Amino acid sequence: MAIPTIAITTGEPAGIGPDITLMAAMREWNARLVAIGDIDMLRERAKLLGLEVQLIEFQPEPKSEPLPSGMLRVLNIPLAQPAIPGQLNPSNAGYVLRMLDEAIDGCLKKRFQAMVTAPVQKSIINDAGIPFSGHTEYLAEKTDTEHVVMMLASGSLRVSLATTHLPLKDVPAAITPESLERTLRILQKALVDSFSIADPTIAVLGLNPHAGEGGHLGREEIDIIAPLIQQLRREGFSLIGPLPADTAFNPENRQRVDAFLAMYHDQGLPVLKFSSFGEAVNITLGLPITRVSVDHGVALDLAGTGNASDSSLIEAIKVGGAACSAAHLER
Ligand SMILES: NC(=O)C1=CN([C@@H]2O[C@H](COP(=O)(O)OP(=O)(O)OC[C@H]3O[C@@H](n4cnc5c(N)ncnc54)[C@H](O)[C@@H]3O)[C@@H](O)[C@H]2O)C=CC1
Ligand SMILES: NCC(=O)COP(=O)(O)O
Repeated sequence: MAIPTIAITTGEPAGIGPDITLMAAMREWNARLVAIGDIDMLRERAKLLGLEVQLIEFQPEPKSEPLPSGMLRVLNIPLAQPAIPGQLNPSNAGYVLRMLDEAIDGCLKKRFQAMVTAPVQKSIINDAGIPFSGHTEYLAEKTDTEHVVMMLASGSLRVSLATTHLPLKDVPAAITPESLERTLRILQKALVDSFSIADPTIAVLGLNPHAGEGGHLGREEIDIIAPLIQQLRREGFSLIGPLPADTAFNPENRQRVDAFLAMYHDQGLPVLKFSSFGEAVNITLGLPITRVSVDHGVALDLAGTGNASDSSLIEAIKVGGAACSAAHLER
């Protein structure tokens, strides 16, 4: 397998994305890491953190070797305004999206074999007048992908979402048979192809308390979720559910289930973050490119302090690299 080139978008410049990217550069990698961001801002941040990282402007050089620890290639994108750690500035929203566009373009053109994303502050991009729900939705749109699935994974616990960044009041209407079916097909394929699980068991959670309590606490389980489970079981999918969400993650299920499908963001992710915050990664399934991300947000309170952990980013880079090897094996 050729050594992969992995782009790392450094995310919200007032957050910890630049910090953890620089910290990751202090390690040896069997990959060419290319940080995307403002090289002067990264130099300043490295100085603030006391990290001796030599930053080198990225030139596309397919045969180059990975750099030793303490050196990092940077695809330079200038900030609109200087970044102050901990202080959001809507003027830099366009900068944040340009980094993503560069990484997506590089992946589509195969200059990069994977993109790893440091966190962005979704609200400040919207405050700048640019509608933005999250990387997941942005990547789907920019790669013309109709349907993608967010999965957070840590060790053997994998939690996927049927809906992503939606106000809670909009969730029930978004759970349609069509959308749920697409989600389950993408999830099943990813577990087989990318996680090498021959016959994965997927636990599908209900939407309502007690999975609807036989229709007395909501009908989505009876009208939508259960019939789809039956239909896909007939095709050979190993599905269990709809499970009441409060007990779905009990030890017995965690043993036998390869992935849980939660109906909405805060039904599934608190469980995963409670069990393994800092060790998990966020993978976008169904894209034509490989995208892996950290399991945390911008942590404005920690930017520039040296107290942020780079553990999830390290894991994301490893998973991104491994995905490149798996894709290579499939060819
Ligand atoms: N992939 C992404 O771009 C993500 C972006 N976000 C965005 O981040 C912003 C802030 O979200 P919050 O809910 O406050 O979550 P957060 O993850 O930024 O912070 C929650 C708590 O965890 C701590 N924390 C986070 N990352 C850490 C790290 N690497 N090391 C040590 N401690 C860490 C923070 O200091 C804070 O106390 C929001 O705008 C949200 O949209 C949130 C999750 C993912
Ligand atoms: N809580 C996970 C999250 O919000 C990440 O979203 P995305 O920016 O990766 O789409």
